[in-house]
Amino acid sequence: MNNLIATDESPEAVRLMVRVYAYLLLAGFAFVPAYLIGYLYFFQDPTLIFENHLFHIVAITTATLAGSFVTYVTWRCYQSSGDPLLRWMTLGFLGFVLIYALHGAFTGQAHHNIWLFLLYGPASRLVMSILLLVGLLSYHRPPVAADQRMKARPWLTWIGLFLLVDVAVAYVANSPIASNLAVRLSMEGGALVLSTLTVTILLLRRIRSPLMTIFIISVTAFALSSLAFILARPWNHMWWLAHAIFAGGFFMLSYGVVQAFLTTRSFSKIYSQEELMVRLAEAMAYAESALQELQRTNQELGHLAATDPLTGADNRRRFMERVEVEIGRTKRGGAPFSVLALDLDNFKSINDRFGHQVGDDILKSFVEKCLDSIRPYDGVARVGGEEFMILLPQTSLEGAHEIAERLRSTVANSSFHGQQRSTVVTVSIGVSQSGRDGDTIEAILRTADQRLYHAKHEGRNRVVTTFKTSLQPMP
Ligand SMILES: Nc1nc2c(ncn2[C@@H]2O[C@H](COP(=O)(O)OP(=O)(O)OP(=O)(O)O)[C@@H](O)[C@H]2O)c(=O)[nH]1
Repeated sequence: MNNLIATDESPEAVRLMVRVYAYLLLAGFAFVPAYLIGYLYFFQDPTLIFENHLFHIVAITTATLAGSFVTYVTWRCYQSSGDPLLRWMTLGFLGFVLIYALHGAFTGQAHHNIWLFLLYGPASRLVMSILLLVGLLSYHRPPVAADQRMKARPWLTWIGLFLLVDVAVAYVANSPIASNLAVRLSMEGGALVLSTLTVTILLLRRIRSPLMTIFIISVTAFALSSLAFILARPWNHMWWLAHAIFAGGFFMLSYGVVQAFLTTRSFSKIYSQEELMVRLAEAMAYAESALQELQRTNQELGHLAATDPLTGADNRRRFMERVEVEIGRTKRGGAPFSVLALDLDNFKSINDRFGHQVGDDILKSFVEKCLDSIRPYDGVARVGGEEFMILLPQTSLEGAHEIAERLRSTVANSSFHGQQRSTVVTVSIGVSQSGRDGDTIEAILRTADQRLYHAKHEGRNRVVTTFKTSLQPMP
């Protein structure tokens, strides 16, 4: 099981270096747009432009459609998990789509009313950066209650607010302050500052889950796209690059949303691989201990199912199974085995004289004496009220007779104590041997029973083997 979970045997220094390298890779990846911005800023003529309205409209329409779809998927995730971050992300995407769409719609106004064309871009990015920041601040808060998630009113209110922003932007674009650089810069700069703040908080809070790593990289892209927009002029390469950087961040974040949708539907409850490995190791350790417990319980149940509850001796079923095993062994050329059939004498009168409880105690003591007289791999079974059987593997009839005689004598010479009174107990025993007395379980047990009956008939307290009796005086 340990092979599945790699226990870390690498030195701490190596682990540290690998971690640092992983962080450098992520940072290097997150800052790819920065290299491109730097390249264009230092090596490209900023007056070079690519003004293609159709291309712009197609690009913004694609972004709007993709954004609408991502908004819907994010909303579904939120409805399912109630993760507060997803609520704010849904609103962020929704606000972005409802405002940014007009940036595409007014492409044709680029030469008539440049601000109506331009201002929807920074406004959409500002709104989205505000909502993502608020979302981050709600990270790891408890899920929103199911009935709250379903309410349509808050969503409609937000849609109304976004449409108000659309109207406000149109108003500003048509007002004299529209051409003031501060208007555009305050929105784009605001988006840059808020996105940078979001990334800083994420890093300071050391949030490391896989989806939040995607979140960090995406918001870094949003911040860098705002920077590129600030450095750009409409239609120049920096301006197009700014669009592309934003689109890259957006698509990456939507990839995170898709991953959430396909797994836990939550951004917060996606674990890093390290966390997953720890959780998996814990779950496997738990499963292993549960399995051991189950095996123990099964063994106990198996033992109980094969045991007589009063005396602890095997029961008849278990005894038969063991005799079958011995028959198999003798058939494969093993030494013969013998069987003793035992019955306590006049047990009814013991019960009558001393009571049933004393009778029970005597039965238990009798089994203990049997166990003391036989080898560990021999077996004692209770097959009736005061009837027992003993299996003696690899034992001839003569050897079995000796053991039976020893046991009979031990029992007859012992005092059985019950309720402070002692009594003498005797036992009659019939002996049979596999091969000599038959090859089947029925034949061998029947012969032992017949000899036991014979022992009773002959006067009890005796061992009968091959119908020769070893007579003992009655006590
Ligand atoms: N105390 C007690 N007595 C039991 C138990 N099972 C059976 N007995 C009793 O064992 C007695 C068996 O009586 P019988 O079959 O007449 O045989 P016996 O009195 O031993 O006489 P012989 O076998 O002919 O020597 C009955 O009185 C049963 O009630 C038990 O679990 N506990």
